[in-house]
Amino acid sequence: MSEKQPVKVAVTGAAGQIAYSLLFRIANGDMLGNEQPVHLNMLEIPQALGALEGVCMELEDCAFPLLAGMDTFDDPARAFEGASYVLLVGARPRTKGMERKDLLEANGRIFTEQGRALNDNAPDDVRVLVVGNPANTNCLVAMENAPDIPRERFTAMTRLDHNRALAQLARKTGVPVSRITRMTIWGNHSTTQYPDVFHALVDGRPAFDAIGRDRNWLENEFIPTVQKRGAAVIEARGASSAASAANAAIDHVRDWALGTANGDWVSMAVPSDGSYGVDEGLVSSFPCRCAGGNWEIVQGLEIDEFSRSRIEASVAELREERDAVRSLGLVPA
Ligand SMILES: NC(=O)C1=CN([C@@H]2O[C@H](COP(=O)(O)OP(=O)(O)OC[C@H]3O[C@@H](n4cnc5c(N)ncnc54)[C@H](O)[C@@H]3O)[C@@H](O)[C@H]2O)C=CC1
Ligand SMILES: O=C([O-])CC(=O)C(=O)O
Repeated sequence: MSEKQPVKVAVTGAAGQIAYSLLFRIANGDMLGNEQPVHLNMLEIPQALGALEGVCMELEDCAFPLLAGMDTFDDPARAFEGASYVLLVGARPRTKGMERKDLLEANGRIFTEQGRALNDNAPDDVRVLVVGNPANTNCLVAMENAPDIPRERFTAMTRLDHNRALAQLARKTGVPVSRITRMTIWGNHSTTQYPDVFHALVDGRPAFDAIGRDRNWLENEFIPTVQKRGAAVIEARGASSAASAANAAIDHVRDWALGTANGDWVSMAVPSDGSYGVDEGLVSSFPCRCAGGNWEIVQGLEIDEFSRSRIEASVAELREERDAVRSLGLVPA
């Protein structure tokens, strides 16, 4: 066992399918490093606490050296006490034929309550990742209901889209994902998202050259494949992505906590400061670099007409979602 003090990590939706992969990865040290003990605070609705007991038994049976302790809760206020990292996963997933924003009302209410609970109970060093859909706007709801927590502590997950884009580009170019850098997802975690290869590098050279400047592939295969990958998995599996979503959550928090390497960047949905013309306060995906536990939007990228219109379309959807949660009374007007 390491000498370090355990860090508390709260995970909501702890008996759900994403958590069934996520909790084990966290306990294994994949998220905060293999010298950092963790204590898991797991939140569920009362009806799922029985199933959660089973998950706890399995966590125990793994005998993870870094798992210093675990507790289960059905009260967010108690679950968030002392938690340095809070992963808000618990929410209804969409099923076949739905768009993620169809979940806005049902899931948005969860994030009002959890935002308030974070505001009143989370420690000063809390960092929040929202995974539950629609992730960007749920994050906005939580953030707006937690006025005492600095806004930059709220992020939402577009890392799965980022990883999907890396995988598609690797498949097209025949170059391993490890040699592809500077991928960017802009906007919403939805079908309007814009996976942007124009700044990406494949083996150090521009990705657009590496794909043979094949605009047809880019516009008619790559972009739609990444945008619709979530639906494709639901169609094939009968349930939404779980292990890959958990993996992306691990990647997101690991890079935020421990830093991005070698000048590379990652995609994170973060509250906009107006960069790249994205309305201030919307939680939108940007290229981000992380160091010292903080993220920063990569500045100065050239955005051509094509990219600009794609980003604008996704931001327009985020605006609509923000207006919808405002009119539902989930965030202050
Ligand atoms: N941002 C992203 O890239 C992705 C997001 N997702 C989203 O993540 C969410 C969770 O997905 P799954 O784990 O597959 O769903 P799931 O239905 O298997 O699990 C969700 C769990 O959340 C619990 N839950 C519901 N309300 C809660 C509350 N108020 N507090 C605590 N727990 C609560 C449920 O009891 C359930 O056990 C869904 O909204 C899904 O759409 C899924 C994949 C990727
Ligand atoms: O598509 C869904 O509903 C689940 C999800 O967010 C994803 O897989 O990207």
